[in-house]
Amino acid sequence: MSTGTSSATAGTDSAPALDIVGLTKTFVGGHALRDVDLRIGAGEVHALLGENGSGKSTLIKTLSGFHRPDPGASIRIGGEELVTGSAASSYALGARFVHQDLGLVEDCSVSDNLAFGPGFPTRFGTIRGRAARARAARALESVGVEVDPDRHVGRLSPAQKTGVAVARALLDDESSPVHLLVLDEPTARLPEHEVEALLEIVGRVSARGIGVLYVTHRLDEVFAVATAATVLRDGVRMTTQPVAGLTRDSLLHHLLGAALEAQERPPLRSDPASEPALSVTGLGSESLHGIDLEVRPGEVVGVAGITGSGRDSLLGTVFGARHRDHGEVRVAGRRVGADRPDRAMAAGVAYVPAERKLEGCFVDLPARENIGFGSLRSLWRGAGLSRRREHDLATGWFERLDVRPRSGTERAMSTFSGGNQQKIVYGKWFERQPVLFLLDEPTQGVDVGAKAELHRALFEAAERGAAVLVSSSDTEELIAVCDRVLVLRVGELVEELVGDEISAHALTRACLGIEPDQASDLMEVMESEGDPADLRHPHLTTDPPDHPVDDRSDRAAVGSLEGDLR
Ligand SMILES: Nc1ncnc2c1ncn2[C@@H]1O[C@H](COP(=O)(O)OP(=O)(O)OP(=O)(O)O)[C@@H](O)[C@H]1O
Repeated sequence: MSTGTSSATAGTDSAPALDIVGLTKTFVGGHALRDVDLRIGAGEVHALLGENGSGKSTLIKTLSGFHRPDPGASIRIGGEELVTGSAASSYALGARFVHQDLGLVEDCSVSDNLAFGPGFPTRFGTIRGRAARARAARALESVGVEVDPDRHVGRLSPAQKTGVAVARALLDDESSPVHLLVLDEPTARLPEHEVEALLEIVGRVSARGIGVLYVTHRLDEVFAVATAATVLRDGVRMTTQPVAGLTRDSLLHHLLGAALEAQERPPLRSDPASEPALSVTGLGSESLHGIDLEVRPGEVVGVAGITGSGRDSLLGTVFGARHRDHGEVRVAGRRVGADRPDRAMAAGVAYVPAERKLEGCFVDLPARENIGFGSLRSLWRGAGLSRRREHDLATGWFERLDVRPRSGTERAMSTFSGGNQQKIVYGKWFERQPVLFLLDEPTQGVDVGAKAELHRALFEAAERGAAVLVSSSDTEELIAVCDRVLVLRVGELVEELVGDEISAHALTRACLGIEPDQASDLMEVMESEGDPADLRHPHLTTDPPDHPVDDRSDRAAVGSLEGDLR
């Protein structure tokens, strides 16, 4: 189905960077894309949005030659017809991709990373290091990334790493022109204060006449960087519009078929006199130094910190998935030894890691088994597992968390979209009714509607008395869900923000180590740009949209989402 303008780009003489007509892709089990048209002009930044499972990755993978679409589609890149299913054709026509997993070798220098693809310049069989560095420096400069080519990639900030990946993607632009750059959720792993640097890089790329397909779940970025936006829902293109004609509400309506409005965090249920569900004293590791913290039943406590602060290792270390050198961890008063995730689980801890595919699930096994793994004891009947019970359990969580497709409990995890995988991982842990949730980047890659559902499930768990420790690079998320936020810098816990003190200003100031009395400049800049706290946690309403919308999609799915959220 096609609605809205057929192209948001007009008046350009050059061939469009991308011109897709009638793209359909069917997997066993249904359509991932249905008759999608998409046109991106040279130099246009085009945002692609859609709920989890709406078909964004399938579209990208079709462009890269990984998937062969159903017969009848036409895909032109830079005016030339793509040989579908051929990665070589995609590359030759000038399509380049930067995926969420950037594919950089962290232990090697920037310059080496930029040479791995095209090869190192050599003379008489010897690598010319200086020439490699000079080439790397030019490539970095062309996208506005200021890093030393000799620096190890592992020491770069997330935005710098993404910049290096973009520079690598465009490396041979001079010899073989690049027409299209596809960025798949480039800011999903970036802390708030690094997003702007990445958006500047995108601006530079488009200024070179390269069309950019920018996939994101973050609505603010659409307005900051894109000139046009396309929304997919259940594999169908709902609309393509110039961004200038969109509002946040209208975009949400296209995405979900209903408006979103602010939802307050339920009042804190924890009793300050209760025994802590989690008590950590003197925790030390390679990246953490003398961490003391407590989380009480019913509390949602956040952890904030920039790259290198230790934020991304704290929860794994508490759980025992990462090594700790010293310190004590107690769960509901019970000591949990170092490197013993099994003991932590037995004590009632649930851990959702940031690296979902590597650490959070078994990608080749069915969703049913992935959910069942968390509760093997209760599923055991006689001499074996009760498959029927496992099926009922999985079906229950699929309904509760609106995992799509609903009938997919037997499908391998790898066939679910990223957001739906995350929901399945949550289902596994929720079933255990933990006393303590440790959540690393809990809604990374999750769409706005699903995010609201997961947050709501968390609030319910907290109301039932669970303690929650959330580590997130998403400031908006910390503001929306936390009663307190602990701020880490260089491995130490340096500040605590409580209740109304939690704001984007305060979090940025504390994470960067700016003293409150020196923060006026920062405040001025942020006030002029708006505070993400204004975008509090959304939930659905049935308010009519503020504009006419072509909305022939699956209303039943939205209806059930509304039901869940009321
Ligand atoms: N290899 C596969 N086999 C079967 N179904 C698949 C496969 N890959 C994707 N799908 C299905 O196609 C649909 C679209 O998935 P896709 O990954 O493209 O969504 P998405 O919009 O990228 O989601 P997310 O935002 O969560 O990454 C989903 O229903 C998904 O389960």
